[in-house]
Amino acid sequence: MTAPLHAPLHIPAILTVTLNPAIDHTVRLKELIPGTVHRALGSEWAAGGKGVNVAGCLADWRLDGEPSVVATGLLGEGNAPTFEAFFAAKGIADRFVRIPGHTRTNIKLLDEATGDTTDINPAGLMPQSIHLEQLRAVLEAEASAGSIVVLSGSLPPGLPHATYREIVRGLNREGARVILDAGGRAFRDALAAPADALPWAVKPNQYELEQWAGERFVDLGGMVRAAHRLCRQGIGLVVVSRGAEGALFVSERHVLLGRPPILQVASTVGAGDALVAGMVAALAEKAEPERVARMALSFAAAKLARRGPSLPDRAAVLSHFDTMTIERLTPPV
Ligand SMILES: Nc1ncnc2c1ncn2[C@@H]1O[C@H](COP(=O)(O)OP(=O)(O)OP(=O)(O)O)[C@@H](O)[C@H]1O
Ligand SMILES: O=P(O)(O)OC[C@@]1(O)O[C@H](CO)[C@@H](O)[C@@H]1O
Repeated sequence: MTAPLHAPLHIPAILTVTLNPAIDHTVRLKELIPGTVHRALGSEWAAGGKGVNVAGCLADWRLDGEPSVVATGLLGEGNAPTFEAFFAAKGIADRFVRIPGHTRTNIKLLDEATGDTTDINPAGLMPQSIHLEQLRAVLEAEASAGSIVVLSGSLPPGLPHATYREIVRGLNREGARVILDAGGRAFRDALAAPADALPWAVKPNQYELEQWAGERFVDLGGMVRAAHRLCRQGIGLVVVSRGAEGALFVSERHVLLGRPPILQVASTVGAGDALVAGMVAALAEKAEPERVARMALSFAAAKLARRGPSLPDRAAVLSHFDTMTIERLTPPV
């Protein structure tokens, strides 16, 4: 099942929203041993935050002539040039609302022995309500019927937990399709919203879905049932990412279990964001569920081989396409 290299002509507008972006400071270590002194092998800074990473991957996937990915959210004006340079280099349309102060710097301790990362993410800048109003105006101007809008990451301090549901309600009114990738209270609150404020799709990782369900999944059945419960509640697509185990794709009618082969890992940071970008790329071309799963897993696999929010060229991403195992499971009754 080989994927074509060229996307169809009519690509819907794609927006990513990052309310709490970050500069990712990756510190490379030979091996992370808590409680000891480490001599860093090297250090890198990159524009980050979940929606910024999704936009970065989608911009790399995009062909000349296709509309730019629009990235918005709230950005500290003090260190905005780091992000501006990134957006300019990738041809991403920058619609971030600037707020006073510096965007947070998140520390990523990369253990080169295992490829695992330990994250230290500070709370971030506290926006004022005027900034959210400005963001709503941006979304109203940029999103329209058929747009795909990705809302990802934590909420900055001081914002009500209901912030995502209010944004989703506005976007639903415009006729956009919203994909939400957030954890904890923000995720729980967004999923407890009335039907007109529910996202169309969600991408929790296994831990985040367990937190929502209030149970540890002892087998796949528990995870499928929890995801299916969300579908019955009105979510169109639930994608549960499971690290090296791959991901589960659940809708009312389909349950697909995707597994990657054993992969070379340079960094796991942003693998979930690449997975979301792959979903978006496939959904933008109205792909059927199995192709959505393969594209999502292929983006994540391509991203794992590198650090920072970028993908290799299309051919390299698609070289993973047929290496993914997709198993069709029976949806619960
Ligand atoms: N070690 C690995 N080997 C193979 N594939 C992996 C590995 N880690 C992650 N992946 C791929 O990346 C996808 C997303 O990873 P993960 O489940 O860690 O997301 P996440 O918790 O949302 O991560 P993040 O928030 O750091 O982006 C997985 O569904 C899988 O396809
Ligand atoms: O603190 P949040 O918003 O939950 O996550 C932020 C973050 O860890 O997510 C991205 C990886 O997915 C990184 O670029 C960034 O530092």
